[in-house]
Amino acid sequence: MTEQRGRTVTVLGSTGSIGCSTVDLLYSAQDATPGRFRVRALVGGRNVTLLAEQARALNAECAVIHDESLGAELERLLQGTGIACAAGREAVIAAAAMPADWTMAAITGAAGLEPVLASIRNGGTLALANKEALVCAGDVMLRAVSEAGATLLPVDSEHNAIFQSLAGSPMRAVEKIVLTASGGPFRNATLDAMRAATPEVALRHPTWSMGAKISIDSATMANKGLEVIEAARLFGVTDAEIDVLVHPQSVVHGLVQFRDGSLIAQCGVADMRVPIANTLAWPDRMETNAARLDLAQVARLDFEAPDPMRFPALGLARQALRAGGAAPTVFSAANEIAVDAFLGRRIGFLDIASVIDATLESLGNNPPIGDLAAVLHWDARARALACEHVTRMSASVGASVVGDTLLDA
Ligand SMILES: NC(=O)C1=CN([C@@H]2O[C@H](COP(=O)(O)OP(=O)(O)OC[C@H]3O[C@@H](n4cnc5c(N)ncnc54)[C@H](OP(=O)(O)O)[C@@H]3O)[C@@H](O)[C@H]2O)C=CC1
Ligand SMILES: CC(=O)[C@@H](O)[C@H](O)COP(=O)(O)O
Ligand SMILES: [Mn+2]
Repeated sequence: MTEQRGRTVTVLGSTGSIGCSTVDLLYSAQDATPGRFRVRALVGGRNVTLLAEQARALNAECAVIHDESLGAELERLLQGTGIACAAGREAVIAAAAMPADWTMAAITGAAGLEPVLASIRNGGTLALANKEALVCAGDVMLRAVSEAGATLLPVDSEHNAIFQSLAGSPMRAVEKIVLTASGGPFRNATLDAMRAATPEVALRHPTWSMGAKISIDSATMANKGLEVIEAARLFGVTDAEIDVLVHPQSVVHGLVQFRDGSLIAQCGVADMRVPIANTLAWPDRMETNAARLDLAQVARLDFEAPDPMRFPALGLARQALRAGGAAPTVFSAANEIAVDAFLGRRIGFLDIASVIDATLESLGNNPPIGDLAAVLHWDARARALACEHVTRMSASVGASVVGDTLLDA
């Protein structure tokens, strides 16, 4: 415990769902063990009021807002506090580059990649929620971790569960790992209901409260696809060694099947403060206010195989993982464009997977990805291609498919 006193921490994406859970843990630690953590930088996207409030409450050294037009407002809100303020993309990367013992990476999408790489170069601990960064940059990011001697800890609930279940066992003892999936809001929906689904319905996750992008990813199961690729990269396993099991109660978060026949699982309530706390205190443990799991109340746990017909995004991610090269980068970038188009009612729900599929198809020869420049190039190329597919699909389906009627799936 003593070596963790005064650990410096930075939160990238502090105003989001994961960011707020992280800040909540820091508030609790501030009350229980003052001085255990010192906040170096807090980074937000647009929510300048919340960012300023967090920075004041945690007495952060600096607060950075991505949206440059909000820089003056941030200065005004933090006037007289002594907290340094900055705004814009370069300032976000500079904040991530400030040395910190522990950094939470919780910016959504590939936008988080360069801040993540800047943080890794400091050689501290990176708690990774931003799975898209690892999916799109793969080996480039892992090489940066090893060159900097940084520590990469998984925050994503399934991967953190597997990390906890491994408990330091060697990977040669592992037969396979199992990611659980809630099945999302359309677990029992018909294809017709899914075709007509509005953003409002798709955003209604049955068990977790999360940001918009990951909530739609859960509904299409592209989230589980991203997580299969994330798991392959984090644990050095192949597609064939990763199972996905639909588990609607979201009580068992991940499992490891060992070669001796033992199946070890990590369980808990659906509260991201638990895996975040695991990475914040690691290798120690810390208190959280999360509810305790009452198994008698849960009473039963169900498991079933995912349906590849209604959730093709999972299969597309597996194909991209097997293909390697730029395919995972393209999968993730196309998905970001498609989710954005669905939330903007330009395409229907089922078109999300179609946009990913068409973008992967139009990639042609699958080029290798050797450095950050190649990642950024193929990310941009995939976005441009995906936008063309969105335009084509929105012209052919018309607005009626994504109308305003709320359907109960
Ligand atoms: N939510 C969850 O339970 C889980 C999330 N994850 C992953 O964690 C990541 C974050 O998810 P979640 O917290 O739900 O998402 P949110 O949308 O709730 O939060 C995203 C955060 O990133 C900030 N942000 C957005 N764009 C930028 C940018 N360009 N530069 C700097 N900051 C930016 C937002 O700022 P602002 O709001 O101020 O605009 C916000 O603080 C995702 O990669 C997701 O897949 C993984 C497992 C579980
Ligand atoms: C909390 C978390 O880790 C999310 O990734 C969650 O797993 C999403 O739910 P799904 O299982 O429905 O994708
Ligand atoms: Mn997850």
